[in-house]
Amino acid sequence: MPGLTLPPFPEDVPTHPLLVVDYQRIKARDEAEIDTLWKAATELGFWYLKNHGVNEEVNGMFDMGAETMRLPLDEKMKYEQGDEGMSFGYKAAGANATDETGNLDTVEFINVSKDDALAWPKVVHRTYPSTVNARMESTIEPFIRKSLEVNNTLLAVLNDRLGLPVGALAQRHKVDEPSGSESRVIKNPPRPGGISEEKAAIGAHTDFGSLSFLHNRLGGLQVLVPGAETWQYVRPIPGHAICNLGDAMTLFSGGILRSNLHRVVPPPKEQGNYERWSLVFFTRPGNSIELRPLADESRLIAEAVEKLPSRDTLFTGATAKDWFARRIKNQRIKNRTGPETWKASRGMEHKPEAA
Ligand SMILES: O=C(O)CCC(=O)C(=O)O
Ligand SMILES: [Fe+2]
Repeated sequence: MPGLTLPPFPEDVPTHPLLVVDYQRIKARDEAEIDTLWKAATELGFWYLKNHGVNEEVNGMFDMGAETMRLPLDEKMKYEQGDEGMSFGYKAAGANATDETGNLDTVEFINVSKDDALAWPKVVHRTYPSTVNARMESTIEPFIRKSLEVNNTLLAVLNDRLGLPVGALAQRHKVDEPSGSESRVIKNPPRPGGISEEKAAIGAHTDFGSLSFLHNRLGGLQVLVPGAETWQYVRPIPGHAICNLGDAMTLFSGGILRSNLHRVVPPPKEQGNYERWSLVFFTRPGNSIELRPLADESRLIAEAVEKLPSRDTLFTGATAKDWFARRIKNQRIKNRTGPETWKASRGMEHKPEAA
C-alpha cells in the first residue's frame, strides 16, 4: 500500500540507468540541461525528472487509487472503460492482452480524463466512482494541472530544439480541446515467490500519446534499450519521476524523438511480495490533430523525413483520436480474434526504421 515501508530495489539485478533531468533548470532554460533532455529524448525517449514539485499531489493520487481499488469489484465494473476504444474509467485485471498469444494482464487501472477533471462537476466524457468524485477538486484536478504544466514545459523546450515555430506543439495540445490526456493509477497484486519475469503485468508497448509523467515506488518497469537483446529494469529513485515520449512525438518529429518499447513485470526479488502502485499522467494531442511529421514547419524534421526509407510509416493519416482508439480497442481481450488483433493494437513498436 502507498505509505508502507518497502524493501529497497535489489543491488544485484541488471538495470538501465536513465539520464537525470532537473526540471527547475529546464524551466530556467539552462542550455546544458536542455542538452541532457535532448540526448535522452532522441536516444532512448526515457529520463528521470527531478525537482518537479509534484510530490504532494502524487501522494494524494495514490490515496485516491487505494480508496478506489478497495471498492467492491461490481461497483468498479459500473465504470469499466468498455471495449470500444475508450480509455477513461476503470480497467479490471485481465481485460487486456499482453502479447500476441492472448496472455492476460494482471493490473487494475483507474483512468481519469483531463477534460472531465477540469470541467468537474460537468461531465465531458463519462462519470467515475464515488472515491474519484470525492477527490476530483482536492486531489485530481491539482495533480492534472501540475502535470500539464510540467509536460507542457518539456514539450515547449523540445519544440524549440526541433526547430518548430513557437507554439507549434502547444497548439496541438490545447488544454481546452478534448483529448485522450488522462491520469492513471495502477495496482498490480503481490507476486510472492516470484512469478516468471515473462509473465508481464503490462505487455510490451510504446505509449500512445506525446509525453508520460510516471511515478512508481517498486521496480517492475523495464525498457528494451535500442541494440540490447534483453529487457532491463528501470530503478525507481525516490523523488524522481520517470518521463517517456509516446508515438505522437515520434510522428510529429519525423522519427527524431524516440517512443521506446517498455513493459511492466513483477517487482524483483523481495519487492515482489508487495502490491505495486504506479501513477501516470499522459499528455496526448487534441482529438482532431493529425499525426504526421511537421516537416513543413521545421527544416530539421523535413531533413529527417527525407532520410526515411519510406514515408508511409510516419504519414499515418490518422487523427490522435483514431490512433488512440485503435490501439486501446485492439488490446482488449474481448475483441481478440487472433494474433492479428494484437498486431492491430501496435503503434511505433513495429516501426524500428522510424526511430
Ligand atoms: O507502471 C509503470 O511503471 C508503467 C506503466 C505504463 O507503462 C503505462 O501505463 O503505460
Ligand atoms: Fe507505458
